[in-house]
Amino acid sequence: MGRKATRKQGVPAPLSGRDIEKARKGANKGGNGGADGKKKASSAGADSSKPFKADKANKGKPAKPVAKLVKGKKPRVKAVDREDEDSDAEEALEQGDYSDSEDEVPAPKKAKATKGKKASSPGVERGPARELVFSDSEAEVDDDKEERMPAGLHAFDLDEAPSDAEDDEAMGDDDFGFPSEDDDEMGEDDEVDSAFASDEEEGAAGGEEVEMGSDDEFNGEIQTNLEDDLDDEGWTLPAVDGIVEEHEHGTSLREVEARMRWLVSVCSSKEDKIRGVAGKSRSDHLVQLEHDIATYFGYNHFLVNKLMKLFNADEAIAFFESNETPRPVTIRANTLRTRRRDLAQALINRGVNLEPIGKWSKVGLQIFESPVPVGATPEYLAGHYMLQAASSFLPVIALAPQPGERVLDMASAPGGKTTYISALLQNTGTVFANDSNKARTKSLTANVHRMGCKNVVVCNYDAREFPRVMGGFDRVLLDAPCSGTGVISKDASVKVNKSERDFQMLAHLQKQLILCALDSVNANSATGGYIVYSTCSVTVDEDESVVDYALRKRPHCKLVDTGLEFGVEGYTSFEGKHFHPSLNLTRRYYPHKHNMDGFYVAKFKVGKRQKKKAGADAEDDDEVSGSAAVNDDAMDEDDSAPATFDAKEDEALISESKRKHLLKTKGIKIAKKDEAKAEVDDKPAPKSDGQIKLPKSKKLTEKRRQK
Ligand SMILES: C[S@@+](CC[C@H](N)C(=O)[O-])C[C@H]1O[C@@H](n2cnc3c(N)ncnc32)[C@H](O)[C@@H]1O
Repeated sequence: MGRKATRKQGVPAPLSGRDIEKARKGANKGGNGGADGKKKASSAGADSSKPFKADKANKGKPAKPVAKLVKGKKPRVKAVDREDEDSDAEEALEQGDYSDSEDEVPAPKKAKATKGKKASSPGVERGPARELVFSDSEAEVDDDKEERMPAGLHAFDLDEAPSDAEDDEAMGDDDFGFPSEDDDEMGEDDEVDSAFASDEEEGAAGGEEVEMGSDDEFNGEIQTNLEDDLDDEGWTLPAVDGIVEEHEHGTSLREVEARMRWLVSVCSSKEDKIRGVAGKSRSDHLVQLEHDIATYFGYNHFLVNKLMKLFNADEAIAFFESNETPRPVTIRANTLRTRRRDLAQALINRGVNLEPIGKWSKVGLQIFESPVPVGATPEYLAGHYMLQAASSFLPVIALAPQPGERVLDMASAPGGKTTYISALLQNTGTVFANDSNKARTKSLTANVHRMGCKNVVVCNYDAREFPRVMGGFDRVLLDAPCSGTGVISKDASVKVNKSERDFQMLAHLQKQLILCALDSVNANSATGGYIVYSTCSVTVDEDESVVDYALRKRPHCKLVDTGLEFGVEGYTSFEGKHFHPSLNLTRRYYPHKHNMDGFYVAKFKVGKRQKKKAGADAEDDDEVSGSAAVNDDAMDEDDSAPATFDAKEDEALISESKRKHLLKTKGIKIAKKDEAKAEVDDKPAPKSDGQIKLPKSKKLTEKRRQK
């Protein structure tokens, strides 16, 4: 216990030209990687199926930032000293601070300011986890060879039944195809190698671009030539002057970078009259800055423009830089199988260098170095932990499921959050883990099994079918499909493959889904009545706008405190749009501030719905055609009545499912239980403790309606 971390990243540093090319290749290689919902492991990240390669030369020192490039000058770089920050956690580990209770979420400390000149990452709030080089992954299962999964819902104590083609069609695999933050697959060896390349290799390959100061420079105060870089002479604004293709006409990335940094200093100046190119306004300089960021970091201009609106100039550059650095590798101890202390000890015995993730989580561990593949240790295979991004803990902590509750995880594959919910429920109650992408439910199912979750039912519906499929949940998690602008360090393809249309379509889908989520909650739940909405995107369109829309459409629902004590407050107004003031209860997370993936979390309490006045709302709901109407319709049924569960109907479904499974896997034909089916169709089954509505069985629904 108490081993010192040897590979800690410094604050994200600018890329070398070589890295930029690499990132570009990654982005291009990614192509529409996000589009099928099966994106590859990060170009920047590492592969948890491989051992860490520790950087021996750097042992005990803060990681070296990549040198900053200035015309014809040897780069001298300043590093933020994070040693002090680390000491707390190291001490905690040494003292065996592995308590398992989950309730404390203290505010993070601010990063210690470095003496001397300004660091490139402004206002770095202390993230819950310290940095290291590795990528996280939850889906350890190969999704390529699709095993048929039953459409709709099936419980794990059953043999899994294959679905027939008809089911597939009916349910649809409507995966909007945007990357998820937990969606990584293993592999990508070359990228792993590059992520762990030793300093010597970097230096050799990078030439003068990565020319570093001597090691001594990193032991003490490191000087920067920032001021030298930022003199105003000789700069032009080619993008503003209409020379947009300058890069192709001989301007090197190095020059672009130098100008970009100069522009940051010009644009972030608080003075009324900015310095800079004579006769040009601040917005001219901003235009050039956007161009240079797009060129230097390899983004499309549309996305840079969108993201720049979130930040001032120097914070923007910190954000874009942090997207070039992988986030820390973190794991979550599975309290259904072990305790964090025991897990930590077992991994330490295997030579893994780790620490508690931070005081805000009692189940998270951060891994700094490992001689064994973290995604293939006996402990991993035995389900003692989940490889899970730190940000991915947050929505579940906010959801705060209570033992015995019925919880819906609307978009759940590959199951990082589902299995956490299951653990917090202590294997009591039920988690309905839904995902519209059948292929992805395979890795979800595998994770559920591996983690020993016995209270999970996997479903394969378009989540917009809820609450028709089933309603009356105590809590609902909507970890929505999104553009992935918070996880660019894992999926560089986002830099170039998102258009305005994508953002519009996503926001539309998210608005539909959030209304379905709200409508699926039992407002009378004795213990709950909450939904959590989260995305791994930082755009306001996908976050505050969606939440604000939901508040307008469902006035009986209100935002409540997430219970997460760190994170930036959500916007209450943005770009001239005003949101409900309670949007400040929502939380934003940024890679450059919290050293975790960009993320957004909002928590709603669902109140009792007022009976709708005839004609009211209908017009508004057209904005998200389809779903809202569907839900209003569903809500016309008495939503205040607790949902019920039709056991008889289940029985028929279960035996049909078993019959199909035997036929497919063992070739054993069993006659259909027509009688059982007929019974379900003809006789209203007695209510028990839940309710299932099957979209296909209109007859059945009719009967229930009449009843
Ligand atoms: C952000 S990921 C979910 C990650 C998951 N919550 C976890 O923690 O592992 C979004 C998921 O939404 C699914 N999805 C996309 N559109 C959907 C829809 N209409 N209904 C249900 N799921 C959908 C995708 O297949 C994807 O698995």
